Amino acid sequence: MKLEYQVRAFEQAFEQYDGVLPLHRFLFTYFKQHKQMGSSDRRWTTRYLYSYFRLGKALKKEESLLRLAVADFLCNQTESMVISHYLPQLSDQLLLPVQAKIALVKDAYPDFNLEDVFPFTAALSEGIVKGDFLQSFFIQPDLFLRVKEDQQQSFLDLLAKEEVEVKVISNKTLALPNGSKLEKLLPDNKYYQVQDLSSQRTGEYFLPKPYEYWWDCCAASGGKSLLLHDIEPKVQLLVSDVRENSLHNLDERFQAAGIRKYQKKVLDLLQNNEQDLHDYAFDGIILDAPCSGSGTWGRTPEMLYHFEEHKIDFFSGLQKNIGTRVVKYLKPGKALIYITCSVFKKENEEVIEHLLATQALKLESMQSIRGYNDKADTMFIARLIKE
Ligand SMILES: C[S@@+](CC[C@H](N)C(=O)[O-])C[C@H]1O[C@@H](n2cnc3c(N)ncnc32)[C@H](O)[C@@H]1O
Repeated sequence: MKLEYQVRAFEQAFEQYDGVLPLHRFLFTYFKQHKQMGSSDRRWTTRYLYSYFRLGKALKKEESLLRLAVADFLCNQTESMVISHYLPQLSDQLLLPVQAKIALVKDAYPDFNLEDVFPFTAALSEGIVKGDFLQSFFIQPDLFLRVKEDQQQSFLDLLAKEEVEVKVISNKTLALPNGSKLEKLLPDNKYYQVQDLSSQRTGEYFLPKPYEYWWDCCAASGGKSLLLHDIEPKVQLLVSDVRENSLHNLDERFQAAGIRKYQKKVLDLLQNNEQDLHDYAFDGIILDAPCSGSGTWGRTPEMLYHFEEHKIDFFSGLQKNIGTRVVKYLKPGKALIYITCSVFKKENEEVIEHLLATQALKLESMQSIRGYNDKADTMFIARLIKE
């Protein structure tokens, strides 16, 4: 395939993408509508788009195809026509570590500034190391599985047979290359869940006891509930979300995991839910809040390009509002677990400050769960106790 053809295919897809849908969903529909594109065309268009977005707003003054070449060089260890054409002097340096590649790009283009990749560093939460975090955008995150301990060996055997490069993170966690086709590799999903490493680590803060009654109030398709249940199978559970559809997915995942006893409600936590909840009192509430998702943009780099800063305030307001409304359903002495997959202080520490100032809560602990050095997401968690 000629360079001009690859470039045109990239440009056409780029022009049509407005950042509203996640890029992978847009591409799924786009390729369906452009049936003339063969598998190689689709692969290159996908690679170029993801590389391009990983550059965020860096080198904004340069021609877009040069920017694409720089991005593709930083993100990949294999050759491409764009790199060979626009950056022939760097095309034998593809195997260098990202840090060294960044230094080469800076030498060639002194205007290159890593902070332009993610132009919101002033808004970061405590403890996030700027340089490491920014650099991580050029490395594709892994696909993490949480597996039943006694099944791990059989999974490893299956993956070895298919020659999948798998890393054992712990006796419960495996890391696979992103894009691994799990439906084909591990079709029986009863004994594992796809769950990011940092998301798995949030479970260390839950500390449930047998027969306690917990509420996962933004449950979506149940990632945190499944984790909670894995930690303490005797926990009683209410799951809720404003989106009924995602609770259907939850039902399917619970069924696959063999969980049958749980309560479920569709609730909008921005409304008064007294009618549904008036006699409820929980031993634990997990509030995995709607957020900017900025700790997961290594997986959705299109956000580096399309995110609008004013949305941080929108999410912060939503989180404070929801947090304030759920506390009344917590028993005294029990824990509210506040989680986001955001790296922004306004969605993290600032929400906790607000809750401490307005509710009868005390802070037990809070921290960012930094995943950027482990090819994982970065999350935030706080454990608050009702007084
Ligand atoms: C970060 S996701 C939850 C992810 C889930 N806990 C997991 O582990 O997979 C946040 C969820 O909050 C829900 N949400 C957003 N606004 C809400 C509202 N006003 N009331 C209730 N849930 C809401 C969204 O539908 C979304 O499913």
